[in-house]
Amino acid sequence: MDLNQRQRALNAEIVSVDNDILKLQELKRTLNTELRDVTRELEDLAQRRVIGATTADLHGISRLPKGKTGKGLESNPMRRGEAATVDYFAQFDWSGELKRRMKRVFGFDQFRLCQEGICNASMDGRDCVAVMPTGGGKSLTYQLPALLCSGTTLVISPLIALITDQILHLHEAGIEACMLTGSASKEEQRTILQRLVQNPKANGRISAMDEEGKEIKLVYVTPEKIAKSKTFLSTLQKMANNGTFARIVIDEAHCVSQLGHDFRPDYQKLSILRQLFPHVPILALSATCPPNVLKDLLKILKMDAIVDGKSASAKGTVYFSSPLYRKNLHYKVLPKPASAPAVIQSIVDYIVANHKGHTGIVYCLSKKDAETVATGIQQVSGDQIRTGVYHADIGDGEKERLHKKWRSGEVKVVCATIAFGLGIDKGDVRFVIHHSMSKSLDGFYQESGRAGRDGKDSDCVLFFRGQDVTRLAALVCGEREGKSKLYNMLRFAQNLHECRKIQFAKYFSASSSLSLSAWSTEGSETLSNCEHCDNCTRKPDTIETKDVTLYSWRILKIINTISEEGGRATLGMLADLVRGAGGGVFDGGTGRGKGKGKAKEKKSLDLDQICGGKVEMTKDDVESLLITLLLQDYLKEEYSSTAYTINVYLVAGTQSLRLTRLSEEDVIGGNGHRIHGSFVKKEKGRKSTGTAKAKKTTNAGDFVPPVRKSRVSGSVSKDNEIDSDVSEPSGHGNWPVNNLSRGSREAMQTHAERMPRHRGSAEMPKRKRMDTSEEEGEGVDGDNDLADFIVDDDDDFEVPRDMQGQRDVPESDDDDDSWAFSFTGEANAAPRTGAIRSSKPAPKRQRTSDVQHVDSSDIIELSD
Ligand SMILES: Nc1ncnc2c1ncn2[C@@H]1O[C@H](COP(=O)(O)OP(=O)(O)OP(=O)(O)O)[C@@H](O)[C@H]1O
Repeated sequence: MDLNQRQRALNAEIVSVDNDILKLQELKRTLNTELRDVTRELEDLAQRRVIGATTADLHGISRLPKGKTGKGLESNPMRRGEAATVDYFAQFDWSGELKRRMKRVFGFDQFRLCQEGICNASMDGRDCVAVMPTGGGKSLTYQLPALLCSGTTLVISPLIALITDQILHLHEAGIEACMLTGSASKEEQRTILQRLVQNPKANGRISAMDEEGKEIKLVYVTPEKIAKSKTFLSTLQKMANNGTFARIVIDEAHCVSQLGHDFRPDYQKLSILRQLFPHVPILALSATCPPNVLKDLLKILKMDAIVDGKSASAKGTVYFSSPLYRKNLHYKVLPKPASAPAVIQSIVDYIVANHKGHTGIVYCLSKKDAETVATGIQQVSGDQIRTGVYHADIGDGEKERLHKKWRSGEVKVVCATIAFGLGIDKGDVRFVIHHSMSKSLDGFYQESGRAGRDGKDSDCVLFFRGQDVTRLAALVCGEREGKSKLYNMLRFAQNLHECRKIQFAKYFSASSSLSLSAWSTEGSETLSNCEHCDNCTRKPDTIETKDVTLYSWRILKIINTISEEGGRATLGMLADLVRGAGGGVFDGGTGRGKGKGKAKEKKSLDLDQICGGKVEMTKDDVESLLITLLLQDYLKEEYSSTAYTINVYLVAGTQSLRLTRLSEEDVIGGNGHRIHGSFVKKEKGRKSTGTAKAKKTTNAGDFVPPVRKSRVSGSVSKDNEIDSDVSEPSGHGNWPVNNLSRGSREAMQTHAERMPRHRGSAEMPKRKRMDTSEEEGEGVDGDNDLADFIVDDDDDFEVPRDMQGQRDVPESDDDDDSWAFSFTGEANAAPRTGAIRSSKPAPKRQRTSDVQHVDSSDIIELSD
């Protein structure tokens, strides 16, 4: 090397060292922040122990000033005169009647949780906010006072499905209730409005009428009615003027706040209610209402600061909350197989083994998933498990029919997006399965909480695979706090040790400042393990915790090499590349040329040279390790968006330098920072529920999920959208029935015929869409003939076999379905000196430039 070359090399090295110094400084800052957080947490803990903070303190509920009297004191003989505040759990004049009416109309002997307090505060004309768990019995808290008080209670509810359900129950109980929604005819609506203003003027707190009277006790609307109907507002005005507007109830009140996980813009317009009807009490109900949401909610609805329901001062919004822990729910995370058919098989195996004949819900991420899973479960179970499908695009008539069949038990399992279930009152749901993680732990808690509303033992099962994070990361990347919420969900799914109840408790106490006691069993203040979730009941020897520093170090070295070569890797690709699968081929940078015609170089990694060898773990375990590294900031996501897709890749994260700055000898010698990971031990020869292999043949009756090629084609399938919106009132009124008795291919074709057709990108609607790993490459097992069974979303066209990439079966160290897309059919160029070999892609495969990846599963397109 001449002197000039040496000078250039030294300069380059110094620049690289400078870069490393910058990164190390950043790392130091992160470590300092972490240290500060840990120290603060330790101090907080110590302080809490000293002070013995009460639930109320942690809730931020103000202690009440002495010497003031609440309205209820007049009617509370026990407290009249000397008490400063009202205990709404005490006895009131109306207490006897409240209980009698509860028994007579609803058939309940006892109040649950804080129901009685809420009823009392409502009867007392107070503004209230009540947070009770899903299925806790919030409806009774306004329906019972509505019966006892004169006038009409207005209930604002997010979904027509929920309203329909409530009206059905109320009519069954003989209560005069109606709804003013798009599903009622103009004539019906006019009659209802007339009846509302003709209600006899109220003349006392307790209605003179008996429950057979014709006064409308409850009228249900969606928030859109308040926002859009002047006629309705003027009717409410008349009711308020003649004293028959008894109360405003806002169900699912967290929807008011942008910080709530179900934010609904129309809910914000409810702020007008307090302006127009300052004297009508408001009752806001929710199952999840963290302090930031609560603060927002009070502000938007123009309600006063909260006061505790056990000692409420005369002024303020009376606040009630109940323990969130439901001991009849048994949580479990099961490993999700790599291929779509195997996931279906696992779900069927699980249901048949644990819930034969039971009612359940399977939550899916996209509309397409919901349909595929519904069809799959019914077919794989040989019609033993009758399924229905629910998502935002299902027509009202179909929804109505599904509702009836679901209630009657004809349909046992509803496969649905999150559009299903908000407020659906079916007590005997014995299991809720999540086919994919939710976007947040709040959402997961809410959705899984739809099991066991009757209080009986029920299962909440999450099928989890690290790769799912790719779809979800793309989905939440534009959302406020989306990533941190997703990571919390991921931490929960990945955790193989800690009791699920404790995890929920910690999460909600941190994210919501809820007292940990909100998770204690009723009647007990101690936060103990539930003793019935998967982590509590798991045999210790089924988990292996080991030092994975060397493999982590290798992964980071490999990802750095890929980045340096201008390449990118998704989680799925990386899991293959680090194991040496598919010849280690990836798309490198272009280097030469610009514009559309530029060709990406195919490069392959020499793992021995880069990091001394491959990561010798199963694909499942590597994915799990990648998630561990992601959660600890050794890796981070990098997003790349086009007009229709958001691709999520993994790159080195801030913490990565902690490892990569070490030499291989240090890592092997156990020096420096260490990383540990826990993995589920695979039992040899045991066909577990989570790893069952699906049938792959295509004989009539066997289930073959559609293998989509839409990304290659650029076509968009409407039903592949994620149901991110659970609102759409007019579209959610009712329920569908999935036609499930057909053979799989027939079903696919029929399904395909229903799909909107979009040919080519010119016709692509401006909507985002999501592809799924299961439906793409990994949805097919090794011996399946890919070309034979490709069913496009819209059956528009076939992609010639040579456009689909060859399938490389890696030298497998496990029996999973891991494989890689690569284009190594062309002879690679002779290896360069160094770790990277490159080759030009074959001309005939150039159209596959859309399919850039080793793993074709990670392209995500979202719904608008
Ligand atoms: N005091 C009670 N005793 C027995 N059962 C009750 C009582 N109160 C309510 N329930 C029953 O509990 C179930 C759930 O009630 P409800 O629908 O009001 O729950 P919720 O809190 O509104 O749930 P979600 O948040 O899912 O809408 C219903 O089947 C209801 O009949």
